[in-house]
Amino acid sequence: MPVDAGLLFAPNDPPFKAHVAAPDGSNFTYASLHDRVPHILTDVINDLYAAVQERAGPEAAVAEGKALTGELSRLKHEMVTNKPLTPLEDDGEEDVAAWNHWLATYFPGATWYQTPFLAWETYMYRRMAGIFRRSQHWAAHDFFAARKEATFRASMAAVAQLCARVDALTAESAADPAKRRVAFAELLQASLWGNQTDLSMFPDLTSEALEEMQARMASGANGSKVVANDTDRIWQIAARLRGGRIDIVLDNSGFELLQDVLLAHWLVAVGIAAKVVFHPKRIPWYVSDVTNRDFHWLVDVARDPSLAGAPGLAPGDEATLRRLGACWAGLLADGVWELRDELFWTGPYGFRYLPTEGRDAWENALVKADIVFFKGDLNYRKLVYDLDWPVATPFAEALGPIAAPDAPAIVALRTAKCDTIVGIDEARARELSAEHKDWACSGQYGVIQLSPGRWAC
Ligand SMILES: O=P(O)(O)OC[C@H]1O[C@](O)(CO)[C@@H](O)[C@@H]1O
Repeated sequence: MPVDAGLLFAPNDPPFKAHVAAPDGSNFTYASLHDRVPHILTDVINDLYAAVQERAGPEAAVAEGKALTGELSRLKHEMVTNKPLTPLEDDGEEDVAAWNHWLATYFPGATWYQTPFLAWETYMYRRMAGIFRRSQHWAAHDFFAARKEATFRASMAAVAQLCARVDALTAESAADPAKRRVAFAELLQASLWGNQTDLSMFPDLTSEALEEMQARMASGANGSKVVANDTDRIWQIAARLRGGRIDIVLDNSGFELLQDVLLAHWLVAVGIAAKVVFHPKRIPWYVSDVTNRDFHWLVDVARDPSLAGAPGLAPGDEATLRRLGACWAGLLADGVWELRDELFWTGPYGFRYLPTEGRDAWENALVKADIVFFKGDLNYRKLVYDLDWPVATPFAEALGPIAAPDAPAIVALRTAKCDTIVGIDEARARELSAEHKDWACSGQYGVIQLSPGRWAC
């Protein structure tokens, strides 16, 4: 697909302002850099310290774990004392050169507080991963795994109920095609609101909060919080598919992943999709993002809930969960579901650079899809390059080259946790600001937005 050069721009020279920490401390970027993200790093250091204490030999592993806490502390020090971003050290991953090229070309010598939010935050997670990957004994350690699994374990009762609900919905939709549109809308909303369960923004998510969220979803109370909603247009595309291909660029593991898996389950069961490709992250990312391991863990736990060490479930719900888990394992084994964790997703570039910097993800995967779902806040920020767009900018316009007329349909399902947002009518945006000053950062509002690509007419 030829890329219209006019739609690309140098990463350090965007057409609208990028979010940089305000010197007077007044914006969310500053709060993230000053408080929220250092706090995340502190949690990782403490968790690693605890893991080192628990680790029974070899001694070299214990000593190395202690050294890693030192490296992580140095990273935190660089951040809080506003040092320049330094090149990544070689950790054997293929993306190190791309990261360092990007840093040297676009942000040479820039300090943390001078660098755009999207840039320093992704860089921080990549640096953290490198610290572990370069070690001998901790290279495969997912420093967020314990938090991800504990949150899911605590919500097993809600998980089983949700599975039973979608199982019933699937049976109805299979028996009566007229019910599919409503079911699709419900599943999109569930996948959207699942995005509230993000541990980088809400580190102390309780099972009560999850159950409350689920109740709000079930009662339809969240409908008015979807401030841009292209569900009908998306359905018009999905309804035309018979055995199509759907890709899902994943976000958070646990409860959100479950909603995405249930959406994929339904799409296959009713024959809309013959193939679903999931795109998780290759390294631990933004605390709760899905890795390959998290995906398989969820399927394994569905097949055998005792693996999660969860409290007892209602027998009927547990049976449904086991049956669905076995079905998902079969779909993976048969290649109907596939996982592709391309490195581009944890690289420095926004998604408008997919055709030029992320060919493996774009040419070898996404362009083959009929519809690509992008989940969550960070993916949205990367879709629109986290710029201060006029709020009414059409979604497709903000996407740039990946909204081309021969591109797949692109759908964003995102609860807004950060200022950047497009595709909102100006009058509506004013109303929202009056209703809730920080509406765009609160995680309480969502968007379901479409760029139709080759389905435009
Ligand atoms: O899991 P999500 O939806 O991508 O949210 C994570 C995002 O939200 C934030 O926590 C706040 O914007 C960012 O750190 C990150 O972009």
